[in-house]
Amino acid sequence: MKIGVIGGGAWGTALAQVAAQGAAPVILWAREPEVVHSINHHHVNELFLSSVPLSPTITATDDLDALRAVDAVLVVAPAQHVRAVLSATDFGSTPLVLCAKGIEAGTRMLVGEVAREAQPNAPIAVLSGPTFAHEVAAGLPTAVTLACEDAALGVALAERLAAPTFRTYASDDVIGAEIGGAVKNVLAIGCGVVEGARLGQNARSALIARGFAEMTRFGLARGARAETMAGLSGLGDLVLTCSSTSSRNFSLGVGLGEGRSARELLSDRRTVAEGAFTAPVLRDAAAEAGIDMPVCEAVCALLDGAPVGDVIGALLSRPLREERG
Ligand SMILES: NC(=O)C1=CN([C@@H]2O[C@H](COP(=O)(O)OP(=O)(O)OC[C@H]3O[C@@H](n4cnc5c(N)ncnc54)[C@H](O)[C@@H]3O)[C@@H](O)[C@H]2O)C=CC1
Ligand SMILES: O=C(CO)COP(=O)(O)O
Repeated sequence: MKIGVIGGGAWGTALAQVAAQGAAPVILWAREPEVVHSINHHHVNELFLSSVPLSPTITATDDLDALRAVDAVLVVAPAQHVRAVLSATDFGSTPLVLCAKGIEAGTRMLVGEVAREAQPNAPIAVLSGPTFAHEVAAGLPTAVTLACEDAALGVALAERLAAPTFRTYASDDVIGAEIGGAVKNVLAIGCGVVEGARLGQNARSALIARGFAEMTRFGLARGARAETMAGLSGLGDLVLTCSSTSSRNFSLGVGLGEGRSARELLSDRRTVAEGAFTAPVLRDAAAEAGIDMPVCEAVCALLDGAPVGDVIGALLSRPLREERG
């Protein structure tokens, strides 16, 4: 199975490296000419993942049509750009493995829904889990969920993308895998705020647990399974991203917690913090569906510039309730 990758950011590059194990040829589309040049001439992605030498069997291109000849395409553009890249060419019935974590602004669609609209004939799978790109590219042990409604295709993709240090767990819960990845980015911003404002480890754990309850409520309302929310692509990724400044979302939250503005923190950055885009979309989708998501609402308020003390005070002064659900 020849693999193509859309997106030459850190995660697209790391996944290309995984797919190139055993000297398999991989073709990667990158938007930036300097990324294409750097991969083809120096076997490294200087701009987004300079820490790891890449397999010489990875070829970069600026021509999306070059990916029409592969057997499966990993879609690793940021969530807000997936529609544009998938609308630029016709992938026919080539399976698309969606690796971005977010919800599209405006439409409130998950990436899978966007992909089905842009490429109606392509079977869809989702790859998600606790996966810092630099660790995966360095060959450190990692496990992911590979969700696909077509069980046979899911197993084939899971086997093709598995590597000695990259374990893939097949699932048929596409929506659950997507929701975990999208929601955890928002919660990671909140945990970063706790860190930046020095609110302590107890507060961070409370936020992870209550945030997980929100993620699960939202997921179940959209048809996800509880076991998926508690698995690699849900709780697993939530714990990772809420614990480390290797996370761009957590780091954004640290800056907010230190009193800097989202505008300042997000200006001029080349790398993506998906949670900043997903947070208001998630808040609105939850409100429309009558799903209580106070932590996500708090993150939105912080991104909008509300003082940390006020937002935390409002969260803590909510009426006491049972923990259940
Ligand atoms: N970096 C990581 O450790 C992981 C990232 N992801 C997800 O992968 C997705 C991509 O993130 P990264 O590879 O980390 O990106 P990155 O932050 O390393 O690089 C930014 C990416 O955005 C692309 N981009 C910027 N403007 C664009 C536009 N107008 N159209 C198309 N692409 C554009 C750039 O070409 C580049 O590929 C995100 O949804 C992220 O949540 C998932 C798992 C791990
Ligand atoms: O999704 C990720 C790890 O699983 C990467 O998290 P950040 O986008 O916050 O860096």
